[in-house]
Amino acid sequence: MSLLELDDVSVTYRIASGEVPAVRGVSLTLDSGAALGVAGESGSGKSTLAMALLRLLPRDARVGGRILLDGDDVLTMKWGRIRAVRWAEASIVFQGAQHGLNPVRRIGDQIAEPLLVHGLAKPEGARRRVAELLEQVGLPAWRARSYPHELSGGQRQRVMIAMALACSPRLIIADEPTTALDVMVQAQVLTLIKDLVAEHGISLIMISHDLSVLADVCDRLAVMYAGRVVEHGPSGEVFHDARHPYSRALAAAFPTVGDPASRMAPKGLGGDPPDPMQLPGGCAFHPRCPVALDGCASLDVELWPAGQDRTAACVHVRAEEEVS
Ligand SMILES: Nc1ncnc2c1ncn2[C@@H]1O[C@H](COP(=O)(O)OP(=O)(O)OP(=O)(O)O)[C@@H](O)[C@H]1O
Repeated sequence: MSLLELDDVSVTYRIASGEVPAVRGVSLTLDSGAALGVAGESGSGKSTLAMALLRLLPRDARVGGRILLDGDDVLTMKWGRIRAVRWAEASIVFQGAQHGLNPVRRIGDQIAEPLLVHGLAKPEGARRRVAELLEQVGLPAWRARSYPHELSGGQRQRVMIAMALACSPRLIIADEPTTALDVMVQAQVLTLIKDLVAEHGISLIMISHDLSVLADVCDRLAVMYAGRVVEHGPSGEVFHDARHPYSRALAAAFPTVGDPASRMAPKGLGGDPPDPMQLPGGCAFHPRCPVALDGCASLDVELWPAGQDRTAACVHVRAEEEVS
């Protein structure tokens, strides 16, 4: 059985001026020990999806579909069960560690907190576990006494990873874990994540706008556009031989892991992502698509088989697969 199964998940934010359909009908599965990358530009719904997995969305968000963690639907779990799941079964490493760390509490106390809250250790045991976790993420044990501002961005992100590992969860969700870091540090943190999940057999969902980063770390990739998955498949194939024109543009925009040049001037992605409140008719990508046909403005193609274990939502893919 899959560790995680998303079945037709949708998230709509209710705001004063109307409804924002941030995630639209996403279905994905994650096997135990596997790593899934979720790619897409800013606003494509990646973070909303990640937050939905642990019911961390604000109250104005309405979530539909099913999110099965070990067969148990997160969306209908009682609050007590959800709190037990967070940290202990699944934890999130957020974008830019400043969001996740309390500036006025020592690092060690913050890493120990989930252990104490979940009753997994007494204070003395928690101190030992904190030292062990700091070592696992490449920081000296004495850093437990430091405050977040005494650490560099890369060190703070290592602390966030230590916190995420504290209760030995089976799933870690890493939302743009290296985006705020410079290129060298980014590579170190990515290697750390890769090694830790492999060593501990943890399943990983990693979110990034940078397809090259995800292809480096993950077994499979899902590419999101305007709240939908538009391509899904083995990461090497999606990165090097994308079938959806949007995935091709995203791969061309970030050709090499952490390439600073591509970061400053992403190639191949003209125009802006659509406003979710005013999505274009038909395929939402058609106004930016270099190979759009007249019909794409009215025809919204579902994900279509696009080779072994792959799907893509594009009229061209459907036509090619139908003749082959
Ligand atoms: N609390 C909220 N209320 C209303 N709309 C929201 C809220 N949070 C996100 N959105 C909207 O939902 C859409 C998806 O946002 P989301 O943050 O999930 O995208 P993302 O792909 O993670 O982007 P980024 O990489 O910039 O975080 C966007 O249009 C965003 O403006």
